[in-house]
Amino acid sequence: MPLRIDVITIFPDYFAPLQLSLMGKAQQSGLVTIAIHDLREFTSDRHRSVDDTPYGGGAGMVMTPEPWGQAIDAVVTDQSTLIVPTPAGKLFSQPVAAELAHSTHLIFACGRYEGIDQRVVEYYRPRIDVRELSIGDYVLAGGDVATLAMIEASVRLVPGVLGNPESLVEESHQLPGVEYPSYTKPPTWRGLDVPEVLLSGHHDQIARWRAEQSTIRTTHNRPDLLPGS
Ligand SMILES: Nc1cc(-c2cccs2)n[nH]1
Repeated sequence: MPLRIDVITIFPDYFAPLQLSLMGKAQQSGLVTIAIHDLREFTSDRHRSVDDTPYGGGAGMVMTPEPWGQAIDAVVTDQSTLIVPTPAGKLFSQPVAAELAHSTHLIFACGRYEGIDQRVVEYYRPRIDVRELSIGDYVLAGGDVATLAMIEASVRLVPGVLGNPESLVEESHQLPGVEYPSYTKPPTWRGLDVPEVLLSGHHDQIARWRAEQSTIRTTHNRPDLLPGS
C-alpha cells in the first residue's frame, strides 16, 4: 500500500523540488504518491482571500478556517493523519519521521502569516490523528519549507525508497550521538591527508576510531545528545 501525501498550500511551486532526485524516484516507483493542492482553489470570494485580522488584536494576519475545511474535506479519509507545521508544535525528529513513513495517508496543512485559525485543528482532532509539528526553534515565513523537510525525512524511510537500506542500518546504529567525519579520494588534498587508520584495512580499529570521533563531535556540537545528558 503506497504512502499517499496531500499537501495544501498557497505556494504550490514551493513543492516542485519533490519531483527531483530521490523524492521523484520514490513517486515514479509507486511507493509514494504526492499531490499538491492550492488552498485558493477552495475559496469562494472574488478575491480568493485566505486570511483576516486576528480576534483579540495583535500584529499580522490569521488564515481563515473555511478554505482549510473545504480543502481538507476534499482529501481526508478515516486513515488520514493531518500534520500542521508550526513553531508551537511538538519537535519533529527521526523517530517521528519513521512513524510518518509507516502511515497510510498524510495531509500537510502549510500555513502562512501568523498561523491557521485554531478551530481547524480543533475540528479534525476528534475525527483523525492531528499533529502540530515544529522542525526547530526558529520561525519560518510559512509551513512550506517545514513540510518539505518532513516529507523528505519521512519518505526516505519508506521501505524500498532508499536503494541501499544498509545506510539506514548504519544511521540507526549511530544514535544517540552525531555521525563521525567522512573522507573519500584523493588520499591527500591541498596538503591534507585522510586519517591513516581509514586506509589501514583494520576494521576494528576503524570502528573504534569512528566511535571516538562521533563522541568528540557530539561533545563539541551536540552535548545535549550525550548519554545521560
Ligand atoms: N519549526 C517551524 C515551523 C514554522 C512555521 C510554520 C508555519 C508558519 S512558520 N516556523 N518554524
